[in-house]
Amino acid sequence: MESRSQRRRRSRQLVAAFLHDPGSGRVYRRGKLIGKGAFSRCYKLTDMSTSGVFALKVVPRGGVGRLRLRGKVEREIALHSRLRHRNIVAFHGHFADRDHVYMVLEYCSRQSLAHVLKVRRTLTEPEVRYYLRGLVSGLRYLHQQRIVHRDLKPSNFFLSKNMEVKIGDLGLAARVGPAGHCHRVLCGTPNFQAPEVVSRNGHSCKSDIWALGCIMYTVLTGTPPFTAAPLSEMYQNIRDGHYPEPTHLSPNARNLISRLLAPDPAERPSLDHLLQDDFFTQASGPGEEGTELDHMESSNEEGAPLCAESPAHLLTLGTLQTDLADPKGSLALQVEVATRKMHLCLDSGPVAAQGLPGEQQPVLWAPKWVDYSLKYGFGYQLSDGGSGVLFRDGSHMALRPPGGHVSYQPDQGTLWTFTLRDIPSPLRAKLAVLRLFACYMQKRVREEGTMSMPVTPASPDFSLLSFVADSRALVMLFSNGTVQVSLRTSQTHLVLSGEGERVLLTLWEPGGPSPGISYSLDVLRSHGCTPTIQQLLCQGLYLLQTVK
Ligand SMILES: Nc1ncnc2c1ncn2[C@@H]1O[C@H](COP(=O)(O)OP(=O)(O)OP(=O)(O)O)[C@@H](O)[C@H]1O
Repeated sequence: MESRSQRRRRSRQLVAAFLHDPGSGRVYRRGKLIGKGAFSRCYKLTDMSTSGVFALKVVPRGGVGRLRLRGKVEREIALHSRLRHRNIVAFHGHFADRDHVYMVLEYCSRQSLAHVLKVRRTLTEPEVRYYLRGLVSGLRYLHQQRIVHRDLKPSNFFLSKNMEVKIGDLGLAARVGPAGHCHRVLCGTPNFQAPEVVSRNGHSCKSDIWALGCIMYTVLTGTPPFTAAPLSEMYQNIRDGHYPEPTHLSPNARNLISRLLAPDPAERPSLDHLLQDDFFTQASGPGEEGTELDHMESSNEEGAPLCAESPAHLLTLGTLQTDLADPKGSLALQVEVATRKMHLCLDSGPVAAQGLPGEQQPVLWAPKWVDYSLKYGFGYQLSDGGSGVLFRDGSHMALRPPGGHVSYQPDQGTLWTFTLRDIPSPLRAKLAVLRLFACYMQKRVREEGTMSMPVTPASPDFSLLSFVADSRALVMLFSNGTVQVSLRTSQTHLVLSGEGERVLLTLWEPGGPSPGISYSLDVLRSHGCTPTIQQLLCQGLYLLQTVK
């Protein structure tokens, strides 16, 4: 018979590098450890036959309290494995060996909303609308299955690579009984427990809605509505629905929070009515209908991708840096200006019900790029026929049409121009890289028949100031204030040009007109943004936040 210490040792054993699911016959390769929970560890996982990537949640079978834990895991598997919804982390399978129980889950490469909050502290109202729409959609499905989650919190809201929010961790989820309640246990994160839970009257679907109110308050203000110590005082505040009024939020946000945090569960809005609240109808995010990005991954736009997977990667003019450490003040300013511009569009109106009235306009942008940022730099081809490279050492070199002058900027304050013939010899290696990139990109443009409207050529001092990218998307910040968000894996680009009220948003998407369609801020205000536009803006904001 195995002793307790032997069992404990065994339960702490490393998870094997290769795992075999006897039920499905699949063999998986275990990847890096993503994180640890109170009872579990989570790894990246690759299916050896399909190369599909998953998250593997591993729960030890041994150890103290193993019977209770086994019951909990069994319940989690029984509930989670039957669920299928785009806003719920997908459950792909489960198996066990002598030491562990394994759950194969959808891999959410952007981690969770808690990770976003750690960097940002608070989110803006348009972003919150975006996330809440996905959460409401997932939660509505869960409640339709008569399941209450009971542990809704930012760390259980996972983010896929294209920023879709997915409810996960159903370890505390339970089925509701015929009366709409489940067992009268006190569980979940204390700050987010509803009055009826604190009073031991049991969880119902409305208790999850209370938690949504706590989450909305937390992500908008940076602190939960109920935090007081001692716990008894906090529980009293919860029962009374007594929390500090977030006066700096918009009246619509405050009003929705107070509806969600109604002490009487019957007074809280149902999920069906929630999205009709003024907070959502005044200006809203892409929500459940934002499917476009999911279906665009097959048409590869990338020239020669060498950029590493997440975390985000940064090159910026005039600073010798290739990572996120110590971004300089000018970068912070560029990021702030770009962020403001993106928010101006994102918060411009309700979600567009139909196509927007746009027009084709000449826009200076980068239809092609070559990402060799880990080796040489980042090259781009402009719609005026020019091209440039932002080098790893923070310098920038551009070839200007039609005469082929070369502009060189060792930093942001200095500009040298040369003809091709009299380029100084120390710069010849950089020129060779630039010409190589330019040739490659022009060939691709010709092959693909990419069209651009004739546009006024860029000025000699025009440059790419910064480029921020991860495995999914990239943001380019140009010296004339233009911001471009492009997806790596499809021909989808969004460009914001112009300033203030004259901001022009231009969108290129697969199947759309090849010169792109431009929309003024007035059009966005009167018709709203399409889900694709909103999703690209959120993706761009997400990347920019990583360099703040
Ligand atoms: N499907 C997933 N995709 C990507 N990362 C995940 C996924 N599921 C969990 N993680 C990450 O793995 C880590 C551990 O998650 P896990 O669910 O095991 O515990 P937890 O939720 O953090 O803690 P606890 O179980 O105590 O509530 C977390 O950092 C989480 O963000």
